[in-house]
Amino acid sequence: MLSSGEEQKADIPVDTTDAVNDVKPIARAPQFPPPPEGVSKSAWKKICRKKRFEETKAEYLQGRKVKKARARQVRREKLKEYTDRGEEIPDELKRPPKVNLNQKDSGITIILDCSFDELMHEREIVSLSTQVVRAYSSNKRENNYAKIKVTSFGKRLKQRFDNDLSNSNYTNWKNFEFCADATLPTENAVYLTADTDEKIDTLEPGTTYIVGGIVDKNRHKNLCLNKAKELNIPTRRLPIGEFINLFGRKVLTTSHMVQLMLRYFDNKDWKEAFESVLPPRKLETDPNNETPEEKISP
Ligand SMILES: C[S@@+](CC[C@H](N)C(=O)[O-])C[C@H]1O[C@@H](n2cnc3c(N)ncnc32)[C@H](O)[C@@H]1O
Repeated sequence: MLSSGEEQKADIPVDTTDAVNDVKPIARAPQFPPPPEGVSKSAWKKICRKKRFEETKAEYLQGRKVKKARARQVRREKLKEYTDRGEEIPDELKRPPKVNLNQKDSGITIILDCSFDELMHEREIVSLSTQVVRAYSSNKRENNYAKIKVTSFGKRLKQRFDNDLSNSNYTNWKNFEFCADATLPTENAVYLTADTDEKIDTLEPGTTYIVGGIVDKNRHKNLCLNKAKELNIPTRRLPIGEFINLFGRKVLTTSHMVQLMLRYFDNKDWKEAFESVLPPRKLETDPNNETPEEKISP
């Protein structure tokens, strides 16, 4: 099982805006010096980034710790205000139980394709590991669970789990399998990607949904689309624009993808799933209460 620290990390985030406003942002890093002779630009960038990460790691971790402590404090204070007034705690402040004993099997399998290790910066590997922990946490908490498999599990992601997250006991997680094998199924499988025009309408039990296990700030557009095409795996995007308006790009994180798919099985309702899983700052509220499709139709 996860340690209480890791469980905390996997918790559904509360609105911490007020709490973090006064945390000093880390200054923008200066440009890298020119590469020494014989070292390619990209290899040099990698070396510099790694060095910079090591140099700022302690500061970054400390900043994160402070932010989290403040967020916890703000939440405690908000809860206290409600209890002091004798009012019921609103849903958005409640944390769902860590384990849902009434779960049903959704019947789907989710693969997190983690074969993109070398395309990520050190911090992105850390972020991906946190997302894997979140995916596990969602899979324990949601009303419906899936069989989740992390493929191509190796290199820095595995090191991160073996070294920094060793107390998560990840090898024993229920309904969660880690394997070094890179093979992806081609039968009854769909590779989900924001880069295709074809949308997915329903999630079907018996199908394997593949999600890219990568944090790339969209540096590698079409990465998963091209991989799926090469492997002859059909691709689909989530029907985001059909149900909600999103601020910014329609590319979601790996952990949100998992949570959305599980939440979809509550009522097989995408709109409800999007609205309940995606952070409010991503959702554009529509004053006319029309769906985006109604808005653009003549
Ligand atoms: C942070 S994104 C990675 C983006 C990456 N550049 C790519 O080529 O997919 C993580 C993964 O979530 C899934 N994903 C994100 N947004 C999606 C969307 N709107 N529809 C379907 N899948 C999506 C994809 O599987 C994607 O690989």
